[in-house]
Amino acid sequence: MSSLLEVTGLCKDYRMGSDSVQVLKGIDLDISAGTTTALVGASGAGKSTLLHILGALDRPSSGTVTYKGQELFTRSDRELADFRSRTIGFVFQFHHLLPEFTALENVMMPALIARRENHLAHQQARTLLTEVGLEHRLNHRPGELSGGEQQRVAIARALVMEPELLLADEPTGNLDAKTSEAIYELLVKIQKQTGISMVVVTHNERIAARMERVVRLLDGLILPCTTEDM
Ligand SMILES: Nc1ncnc2c1ncn2[C@@H]1O[C@H](COP(=O)(O)OP(=O)(O)OP(=O)(O)O)[C@@H](O)[C@H]1O
Repeated sequence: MSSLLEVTGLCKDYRMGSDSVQVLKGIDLDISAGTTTALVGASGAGKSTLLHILGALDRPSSGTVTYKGQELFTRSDRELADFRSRTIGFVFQFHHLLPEFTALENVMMPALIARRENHLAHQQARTLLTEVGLEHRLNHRPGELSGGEQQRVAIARALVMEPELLLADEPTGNLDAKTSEAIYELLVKIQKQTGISMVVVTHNERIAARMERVVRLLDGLILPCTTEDM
């Protein structure tokens, strides 16, 4: 399998006044194209920090990240923003949907911002919302949708630019167990259909076990044993 992301010696420090806190302490990680990975670990282990760096939302303090062999963080902020919008879809615990727009409009938004033609964006958003089981909720605003439905809209929105990589940070963190299962079923189905690569941060071991690989973080380091080794 070809390598998608290669992380080498990754460290991240945060400055807190005169102190510096090292959150990632030398991460080496290889993520192959077309695979699903769960990132697990105790609260504060550094999962979100690592996911944000993998998604080029934040820069490391040292170390390198390459995407398809090309170094990411030698690029300017503008180049990174362009890379993100072309390559990566994000799903967060809180969906960040725009409350005044309908489900359809929310999903169309990234495509319209990228200047895709209106009718194409419309068609694509409709198809994706149907795919996530919301064809009967196209014109509902987020406030008129359940938590699980809102997260489905967020997933459809993350996919509208046809990303190669989907990064999800506790995507079901505020949903009940049954709804969480359904959302993960949906993510696994989408992955199988599209071959998209997926990295998901979760606290839920049952859900993590549904991913092909489980990477465990402990206090800023990756534990040597992952499911790949078993
Ligand atoms: N901007 C920041 N400034 C200072 N410290 C930060 C910042 N962001 C995160 N941290 C610290 O870095 C550590 C790791 O945070 P991170 O959010 O990556 O952990 P996590 O494993 O995702 O935790 P959780 O499961 O609780 O979300 C925490 O101790 C946190 O307080």
